[in-house]
Amino acid sequence: MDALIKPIRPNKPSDKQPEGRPAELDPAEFLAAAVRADQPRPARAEAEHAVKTLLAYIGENTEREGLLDTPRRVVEAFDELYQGYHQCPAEVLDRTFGETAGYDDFVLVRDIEFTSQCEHHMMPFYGKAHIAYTPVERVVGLSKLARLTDIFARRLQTQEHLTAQIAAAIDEVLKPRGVAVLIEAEHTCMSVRGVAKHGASTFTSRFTGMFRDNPAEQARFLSLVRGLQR
Ligand SMILES: Nc1nc2c(ncn2[C@@H]2O[C@H](COP(=O)(O)OP(=O)(O)OP(=O)(O)O)[C@@H](O)[C@H]2O)c(=O)[nH]1
Ligand SMILES: [Zn+2]
Repeated sequence: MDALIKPIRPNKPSDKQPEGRPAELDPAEFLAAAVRADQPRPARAEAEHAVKTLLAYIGENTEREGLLDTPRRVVEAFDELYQGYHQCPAEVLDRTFGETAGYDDFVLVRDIEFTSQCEHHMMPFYGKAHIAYTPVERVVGLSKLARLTDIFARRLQTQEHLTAQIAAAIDEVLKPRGVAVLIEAEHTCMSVRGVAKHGASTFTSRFTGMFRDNPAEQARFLSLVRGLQR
């Protein structure tokens, strides 16, 4: 698959939506690792220097003992928080199982916790993803839906884009009869700064195939997510 080896931009603004339908995501945008191992990037020392500049910007003494290792720690934290750029969503969904005894209903994994970083402020947003898909013959390991969520969450995101990318990757790789993704999250850029509204939740959803075409399936998904919750 060509898309797996091409370097790609992590996110690009979607095209205008024709007639209210969601613009299709480019598979190259969500199936591959976003950064290739051989892609030129600034050296670690440059990244650490940038952190030192920010410390000086807020008025800190960058030479005081407590801050000496901070640039290194921050860059290491970035490596962890943004590891999704180096991971390949298509690979995670690659392993499927065919012995399903003719199972033909949807499979729902609910309450997948995640933390992502908002692309506007680089501050965390966190919450739960609920993912359902209706398999055709083969099913994917349940943990892989959580792994897929983490790959996209560990990149700079908007919640809408995260939701759409998860659905699009499952659609493209597993080719199921439909996918439903619902994400609920709290954005710290809205709670600890700016408008400062603690506890506000944002919900986003994406339905494809039978979930998009059949309101009864959407309703059943939503009632399983909501009805049996907590
Ligand atoms: N649609 C969407 N907006 C987001 C997301 N994360 C953060 N935002 C919003 O991005 C917007 C950026 O707005 P700007 O006016 O450019 O930036 P700002 O001056 O920092 O905005 P305030 O947060 O209102 O102070 C804010 O309204 C955020 O709440 C997200 O996942 N999806
Ligand atoms: Zn933000």
